[in-house]
Amino acid sequence: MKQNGTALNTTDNNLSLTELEDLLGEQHIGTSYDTPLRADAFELGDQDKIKIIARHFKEIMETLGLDLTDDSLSGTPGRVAKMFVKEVFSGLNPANKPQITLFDNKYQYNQMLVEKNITLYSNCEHHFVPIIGKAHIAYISSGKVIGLSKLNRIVQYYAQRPQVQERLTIQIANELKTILETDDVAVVIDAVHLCVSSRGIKDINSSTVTAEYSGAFLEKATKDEFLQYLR
Ligand SMILES: Nc1nc2c(ncn2[C@@H]2O[C@H](COP(=O)(O)OP(=O)(O)OP(=O)(O)O)[C@@H](O)[C@H]2O)c(=O)[nH]1
Ligand SMILES: [Zn+2]
Repeated sequence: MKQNGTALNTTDNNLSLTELEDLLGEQHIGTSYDTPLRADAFELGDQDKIKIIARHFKEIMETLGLDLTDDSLSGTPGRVAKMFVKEVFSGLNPANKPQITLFDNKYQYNQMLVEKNITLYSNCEHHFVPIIGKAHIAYISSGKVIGLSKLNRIVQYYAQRPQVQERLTIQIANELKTILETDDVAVVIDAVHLCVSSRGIKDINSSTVTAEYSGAFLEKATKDEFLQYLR
């Protein structure tokens, strides 16, 4: 199960508890940048989770006064539960971690590579409403090159959890550092939080920018070059 910088097949949902725990060990569960998970987080399979969430969501809807015998509402609890487990919070399950393709840097490309404007959909862990934005990633190869789409997939995997933007930014950066075996990594996220724009203060103009720089990106010239590409 040792990953050596790569990860599991996204379609592999049948890991044993021990295998999941192995993976979590690699994700440094318990440190501040990790998603707080219960010790029994992986004891239930997806189908059981969907059943339980649907039951509870039905109760929420009924408590709100909705008539679940209505044909437009009756399928909603199951629909929401499936969406939570299989889509918007699927990044809580390490079995869904994207499989990463690495190549040797045979062509000796030694400048930074920037993948910018990566579409980001996440959900705020305080209100469970969407966070919508862009992620920008850069790294300098230490010998390995990553398949471009895998950068987008890593963003998506960590975004598909209940999140705060600060932690999401750090989780993406840490994953890249591990996979690419380098500290020369930068991640910037610019996102709108619907908990700020659609409710509460209802500010539709503000957005939140977070950044994580390490290695060479702590140096002004390298950071400035990266930021220049984002303009
Ligand atoms: N730091 C940080 N805060 C966030 C993020 N997403 C949402 N929040 C904030 O989390 C806070 C939760 O604060 P509370 O005062 O408990 O929640 P609330 O009463 O709904 O607050 P209001 O949104 O001001 O109405 C709010 O200020 C949100 O704007 C995030 O990614 N990072
Ligand atoms: Zn929120």
